[in-house]
Amino acid sequence: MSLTREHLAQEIIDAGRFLYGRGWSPATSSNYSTRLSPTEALLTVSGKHKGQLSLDDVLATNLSGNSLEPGKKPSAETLLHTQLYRWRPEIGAVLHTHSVHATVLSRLTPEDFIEFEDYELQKAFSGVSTHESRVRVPIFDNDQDIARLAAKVQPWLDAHPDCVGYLIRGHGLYTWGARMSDALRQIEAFEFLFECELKTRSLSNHKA
Ligand SMILES: CSC[C@@H](O)[C@@H](O)C(=O)COP(=O)(O)O
Ligand SMILES: [Zn+2]
Repeated sequence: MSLTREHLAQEIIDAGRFLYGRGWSPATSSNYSTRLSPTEALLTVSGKHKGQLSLDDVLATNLSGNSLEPGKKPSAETLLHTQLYRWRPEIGAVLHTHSVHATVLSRLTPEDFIEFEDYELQKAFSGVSTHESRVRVPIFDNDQDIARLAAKVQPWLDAHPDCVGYLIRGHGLYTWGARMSDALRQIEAFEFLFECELKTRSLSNHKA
């Protein structure tokens, strides 16, 4: 049975309260979405405080990123959501956050990816069943031209069908899942791993 628009909107509102509460979606940053139908997404409107969303603060778009609700302003980053729904039909929710750890780690990393290895928590990512695995997270340079950024993300996605998320440098994280609960679990796992990575680097620098 497919979930109603109101139920899906409430999932977005609840996600915003949780993510704002954890400090991962400060001020009006971040955007969230769920799949509304095989050809439509339900996304946060632009510029709202994500800890204070109401049922009216979401709008439907098609998977080309066009608003289906003229009076509302779609998220500036709509295309980064809809490309994921087009990419994989099993994706049901996409979350974008702006945490301190994601921002700092992406700025400190000169390479265009970070890789997690030997962390038990990697198993929180869909498709990962052992710490003896490598989770590679690409880092794309930030760009205010979201269509251009989406065009850089797409070849990575196509070449890495098991990708679980990506960073935008100095900006934030995108991750996704079959359901909102899966996307939220992945955000938590990423945040844990980002913090571990930053602490490890900081302690290694002190030792050197
Ligand atoms: C508060 S600046 C953050 C924005 O520029 C953007 O990156 C963001 O995440 C939120 O944009 P929005 O248009 O509200 O979806
Ligand atoms: Zn953003």
